[in-house]
Amino acid sequence: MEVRSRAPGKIILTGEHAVVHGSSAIAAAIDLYTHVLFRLPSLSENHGSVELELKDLGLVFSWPSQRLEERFHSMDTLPSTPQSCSSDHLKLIASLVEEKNIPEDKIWLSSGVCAFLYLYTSIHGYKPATVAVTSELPLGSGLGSSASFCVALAAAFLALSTRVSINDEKDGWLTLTTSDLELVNKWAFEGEKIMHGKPSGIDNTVSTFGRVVMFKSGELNQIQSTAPLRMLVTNTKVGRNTKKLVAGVSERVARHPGSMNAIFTSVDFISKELATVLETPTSDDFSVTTREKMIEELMEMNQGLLQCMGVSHPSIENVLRATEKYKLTSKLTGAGGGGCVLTLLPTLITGTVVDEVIADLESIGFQCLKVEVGGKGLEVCFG
Ligand SMILES: Nc1ncnc2c1ncn2[C@@H]1O[C@H](COP(=O)(O)OP(=O)(O)OP(=O)(O)O)[C@@H](O)[C@H]1O
Ligand SMILES: C[C@@](O)(CCO)CC(=O)[O-]
Ligand SMILES: [Mg+2]
Repeated sequence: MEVRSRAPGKIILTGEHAVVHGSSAIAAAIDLYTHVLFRLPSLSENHGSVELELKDLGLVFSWPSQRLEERFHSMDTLPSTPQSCSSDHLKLIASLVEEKNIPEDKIWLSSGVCAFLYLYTSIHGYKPATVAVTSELPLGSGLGSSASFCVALAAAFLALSTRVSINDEKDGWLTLTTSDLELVNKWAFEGEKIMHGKPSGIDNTVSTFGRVVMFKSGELNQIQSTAPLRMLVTNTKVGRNTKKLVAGVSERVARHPGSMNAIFTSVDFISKELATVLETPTSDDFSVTTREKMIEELMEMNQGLLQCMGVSHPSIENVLRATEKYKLTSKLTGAGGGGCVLTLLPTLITGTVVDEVIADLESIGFQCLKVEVGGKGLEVCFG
């Protein structure tokens, strides 16, 4: 039996980091995906191992099912509902990953491989399987690669372990029912916890459900944007680690609780105001240009507060300066510290100017991505 899944990456329009501390955030799916192909071998094909192939990196990890059974035998039976990985369980998983001697220059992969092993063994136990992963997303860059990785894995595993209900179908790709999406999202969140430490859940939620969402303390509200949002994504290509950046903000809260909580309150208002702007229909009294100027102002305010949180970076500032020359507004997206930056492309900007901006940014070593914002979420395809 086999199944394919694909889960989108995301951009955070406002509210990253503050959302970990209870503020609202607005995020949107983008049309860059993590793809998973999951196969349970027939008896004749049985190779007796659990295999993970990271195709983009040319790496294959394999664990004999018998070895997994030996190491996990003390663990309870398969959980019937999503459970957090206990510290003892994570130590067991980490030891199985350490055995693979991931090359030093790819050691950042270990958290993803741990999340894979946790999700697979929690949903399918130790039975032999082949899992192949490819991604259109830059990893570790603020576009939700870890979340889309966990969502696509959880969906594929659940699709072949229980009867999932289908809500819609297009070109062979199936959208799951809301209750099944919620189950996938809960499992993916457990995978994110292994990689992020203290995730808010916004990344896996928007990867699962897609579209544009407002997220606050686990609560999801779809935002019905009244006009398309065009964003240029610039990858500074400065590697960073979301878990460390999230921890760094928490440490700053411990040092400056009053001022940091005031910042989080401001971000909460910014996200709520952005939601209102996005959902307000354009009219004679509220033109597209007025709407876009308000979005830009909220982005600029959020960027300033992210600098106060200590998660900007000189490379991000360089993108801000480069796009300011064209009177465009930018802000970091995701955990910051490098990674990706959003630039709003107003409706009236010409393709020629956009090409000039891209050429300017790429001339200083950045990579630009044109993405569709607010598209579909997780989908699966059988056979
Ligand atoms: N396709 C993939 N294959 C293997 N591991 C992956 C894949 N995508 C993500 N990961 C794991 O997720 C980690 C990157 O997660 P991280 O949260 O730091 O960045 P991000 O999710 O891209 O950015 P952000 O969380 O700010 O949106 C990688 O180091 C790797 O361990
Ligand atoms: C930085 C953060 O707010 C978003 C990362 O994409 C972390 C989280 O919410 O889990
Ligand atoms: Mg992540």
